Amino acid sequence: QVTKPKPAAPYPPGPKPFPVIGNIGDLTAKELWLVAATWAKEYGRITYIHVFGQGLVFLNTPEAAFELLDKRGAIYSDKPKLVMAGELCGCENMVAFTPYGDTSRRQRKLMQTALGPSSIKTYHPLLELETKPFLKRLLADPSKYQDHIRRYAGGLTLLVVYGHQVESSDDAFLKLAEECVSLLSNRIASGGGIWPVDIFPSLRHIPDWFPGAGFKRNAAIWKKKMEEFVDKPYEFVQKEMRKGTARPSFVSMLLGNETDGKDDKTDAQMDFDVRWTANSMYSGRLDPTITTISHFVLAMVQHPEVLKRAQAEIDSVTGQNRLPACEDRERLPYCNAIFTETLRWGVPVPLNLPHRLTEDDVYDGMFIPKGSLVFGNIWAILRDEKLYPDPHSFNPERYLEPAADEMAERRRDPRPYVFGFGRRRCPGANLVESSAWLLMVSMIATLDISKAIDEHGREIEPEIVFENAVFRTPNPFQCSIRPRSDHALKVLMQEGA
Ligand code: HEM
Repeated sequence: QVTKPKPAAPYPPGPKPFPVIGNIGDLTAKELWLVAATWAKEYGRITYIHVFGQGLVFLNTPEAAFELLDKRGAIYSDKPKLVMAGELCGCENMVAFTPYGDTSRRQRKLMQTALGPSSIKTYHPLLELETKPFLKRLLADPSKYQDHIRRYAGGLTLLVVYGHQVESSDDAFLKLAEECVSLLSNRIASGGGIWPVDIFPSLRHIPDWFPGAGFKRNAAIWKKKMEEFVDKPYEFVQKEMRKGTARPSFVSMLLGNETDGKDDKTDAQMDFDVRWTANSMYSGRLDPTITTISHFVLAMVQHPEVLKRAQAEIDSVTGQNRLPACEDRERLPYCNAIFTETLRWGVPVPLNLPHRLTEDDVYDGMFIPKGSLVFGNIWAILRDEKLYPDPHSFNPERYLEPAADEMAERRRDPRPYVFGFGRRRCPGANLVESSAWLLMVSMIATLDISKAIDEHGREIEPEIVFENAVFRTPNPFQCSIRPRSDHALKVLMQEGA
């Protein structure tokens, strides 16, 4: 969309664009957050660039992000209309793609029901139950640690959302879901999800057989898969409910509660909302969870002293006779600091997900045109040395030292930034607090995580490569994951499941 500059107020600063094509040369598919951080240093709280007239805005400080994405949320909460991902690949009703309006509000309300603090407490026993099989699978084949995290998060989500118990890695729903999440993040949304057809929507009309129309042929195949991903597990719950054998789950609870005595229109709307919201909980969960736990593993590999201190803290609470549980949290301040620092240091979604501005706006004397895509620069905020001295170091101690005052204490907590902003803020934040935390402390309690050793007995430095454009997921790196001791292994094996 081409927007005309308003002469009254200047655009926010940014690298100089070329005529027509704008800043296309400044964009990179890999680690764009590093480039955006250099802009933040050069231009301050806000950066503006454009590509073929499409404005892209980066908000580089907490103040700018809160002021626009939160306080002015009424006009900063829409989503870009992505022709490829949305219309052609059939993802347009996933929560992260839904335009701001009645549907997105209804979807988020449903998520709030499933993922609000009081619901999360009811999942605690389930989380504790699923942790043990995860640790056993991890120890059986540690080199595939990312696959095990994927399987853990996927299996748990199928259970909580659809009441489907995954018995093995060959489970049909699990495989379908993994295939689709991988399609979504590695193909459909690779390169930030922007395809030529998103910039030139008329390309959607070129015939499928036309040279260069490969994207349309792919989209048709991917759309079919995505539809199966949305429909099959949902229809499974409906069938189980008709038979009276459905396990309690997000879907069965909502369908059971809400459809009684309503008219057909309400039922159809509920059916649509629950179907897509359930699917979004799966799609939204996987990548950031894998990313967060991978950064935790990396931090432990690089900081053996942190792991040792955390193990001692857990031992003092559990007496080494059991695995840690959710209710131990208050007695584990050092482990809590590791968790907080992992969220900050890992920055799983470094440039947030884009919000679309629906009205022209002026911020601090700068003009931001309607239709701009607005990115919260989470990376720049969490690497700001004024907020976090020595920001590139993994240092849990930073949260244990008293802050100058209450305001400073609040400002150094990464949570208000790491999960995004305003009316599109991550609905899974409460779940992460329980499930990722429990996974980390259980790993600390039972495992030694360190550098891998080569055939000459030398330590191998992990090689860290980022390829995903949206999530800061390190590619699997070499490391050693072993039982911490025979005793720890015995406790794990004794604990049933
Ligand atoms: C450490 C783990 C996680 C991190 C760091 C994270 C981060 C984020 C961020 C930055 C956004 C964009 C927010 C915005 O646009 O302002 C987001 C959106 C979203 N997240 Fe998460 N997330 C995590 C885990 C989860 C989990 C466990 C779920 C589901 C159970 C989930 C579901 C979603 C959904 C559905 C959206 C789209 C919300 C919308 O557009 O309205 N996320 N997340």
